[in-house]
Order: sequence, then C-alpha cells, then structure tokens
Amino acid sequence: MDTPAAVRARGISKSFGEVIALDEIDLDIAQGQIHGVAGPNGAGKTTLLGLFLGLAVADEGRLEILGSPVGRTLDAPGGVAGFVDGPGLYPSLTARKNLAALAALRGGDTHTADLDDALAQVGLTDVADDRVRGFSLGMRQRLGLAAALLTKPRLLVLDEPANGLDPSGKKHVHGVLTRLAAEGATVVLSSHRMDDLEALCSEVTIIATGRVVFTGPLGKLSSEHQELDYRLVTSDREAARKLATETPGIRLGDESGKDSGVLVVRTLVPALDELVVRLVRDGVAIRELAPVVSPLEAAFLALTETEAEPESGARQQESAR
Ligand SMILES: Nc1ncnc2c1ncn2[C@@H]1O[C@H](COP(=O)(O)OP(=O)(O)OP(=O)(O)O)[C@@H](O)[C@H]1O
Repeated sequence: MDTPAAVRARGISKSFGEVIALDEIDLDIAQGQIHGVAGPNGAGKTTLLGLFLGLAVADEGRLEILGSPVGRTLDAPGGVAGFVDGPGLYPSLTARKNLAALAALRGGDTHTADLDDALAQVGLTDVADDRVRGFSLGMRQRLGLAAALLTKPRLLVLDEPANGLDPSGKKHVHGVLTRLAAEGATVVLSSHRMDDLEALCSEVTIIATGRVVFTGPLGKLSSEHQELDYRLVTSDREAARKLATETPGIRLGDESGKDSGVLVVRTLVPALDELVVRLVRDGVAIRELAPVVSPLEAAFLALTETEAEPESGARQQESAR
C-alpha cells in the first residue's frame, strides 16, 4: 500500500475579510522530506503553515495531514508539532521549566532525560537554567524547536525557524531537521533565506499572492529556469572574455569587475559547459565559476516578480474575482 502524503491539499482557500491569503492551493508533500515554502512578504506562507498546525481552518478545499482529513474545527492534527509567528514560551520560566510546562500542558509523560536531550539537540544545554526573558530571538526559536521535538512529531511545521540564528544555532537546527527527516519524519518550513532552503530541502513550494507558482524538486526548478549569471575568474581575463564572446549562447554581463579578473557571463548550462571546454583547450585556468545568485533565488525572483503585485503579496477580493 502507498504511504499517505504528509500533506495533501486540494483547492485550499482562505480569506481575511477582503484579503485573499490563499487561493485554491494544491499541494502534496511526501513523508520523510524536508519541504521548503518560499514566497514574498504577505504571499500566504504563515497562513498555509497555520492550517497544517490546526491554528486556523480553510474556507474552502480539502486538507489531509498524515493521511487523515482535517475537520472544520480548530484542533492540532495528531502527530503534528511546530509553530508560526515564533514559539509560545513563558518568559519568567527557565528553558528547562518551559519545556516541562509545555509537556505537562500536553498531558504527556516527559522525563528529565528527555528534556535534557531536547535541549542538547538544539544547543541550549548551557542556558537550560536561565530564564527565557533574557533569551535572544535565535535562542527562543531553538527552544521552540526543542519543545516540538518532545512530542516526537511525524510532521514538524516551522515558520521561519532560521530567524535570528547565529551560525552555531543554524548548525544545530539544520542537524536536528536533517536527522528527523532521516528517521522518517516530515519537516515543512518557510524561509526567506534561499541558501538555507537549498542546503536543507529536497523539494520547495513557491507561493506568490496566495497561489502556488512552483512545487517540486529543487533540481527541476533550476533546470526549468533558464539563463543565470555566472561569475568566472580565470588566469587570463582578456582571453576568457574573447572566448566567451565567441561561444554561441553566451552573453557578457556586468563588466565592473574588470580590474580584478572577474567576468560575468549570462548563459544556459550547455553553453557554459562549452565555454569551459574552450577555456581549458586554450590553456586558460578556471579559478572560480559559480552562479552570481543561486538557481533557487533566480527562479524565485523570476516566478514571484511576474506574479506579485507591487503593493502587497496578497490580493483584494474585488480585484481577484
Ligand atoms: N489574521 C489576519 N487578519 C487579517 N489579515 C491577515 C491575517 N493573517 C494574514 N493576513 C493577511 O493575509 C496575507 C498573507 O499573510 P501571511 O502572513 O500568510 O503571509 P506570509 O507569506 O507569511 O508573509 P511574511 O513573509 O511577511 O511573513 C497578508 O496580506 C496578510 O496581511
């Protein structure tokens, strides 16, 4: 029998008064994936993740979480944990007492060792007995993740979990999410950081003005979305420049890096391959070759700039109907 999707959404719509936050969203998220949700400000990401957590109910459409249909009443679906708009914590309690209190609220049987393990996983052992009032945004995010881990979720939903994280915090959070997915859990997270999504996610969904403009594997996105600017540093900039102008399908980009030996070329991957072959054949060493912006970022801009309206990510009812 097929494993049910972690999330299956069909025709999901949600409005706040005149604002259409989600407009007929169709989405499938397979189990065991880390799935990224990206989109401009106001695109509908938080609203969508809130539906997965049972914090709001869709106006229209069908939503199944971990194989079970989500009803019309507010209720966290079983096996799901996470947060939107930052984790809810008690500022006057310590990190450890926060976890104990949240576990007690859920009525679960949580041992001290579980609390310590969750704190260690997110790198908060050293501040376990400090009050949350003094925690930075990144520390609160990590504590929120620790609280979610205690429930041993099969679906973890995190709205911008990378907010405020320093490199060490990011390393802990990435480690936790990767481990969870390797153990079969599904992680859905939103982020404005394309590099984070590329580092973590196998699949992404891009939302613009409440609609899905792309959903699928990252590889599909980069191959679908054509020409990129590449930064090329060689042992002989002038020779490289000449070869680039002679290679079909290559256009020269911004030449402001002239003195430093940097050349920017705009092209598709096959023409770039041809340029590399020509450079090597002519004895020009390639010291650096990388996209100026990542394929995901380029696709994000291409997909959302055509879809989004200038003033806001969401649309008004009268202009949409
Ligand atoms: N409770 C609410 N009441 C009224 N409007 C809301 C509410 N929640 C969201 N909206 C509106 O719905 C639209 C989508 O908001 P949402 O927060 O889901 O976007 P987002 O993609 O998460 O944005 P951001 O990247 O800025 O966090 C926005 O226009 C927002 O103003």
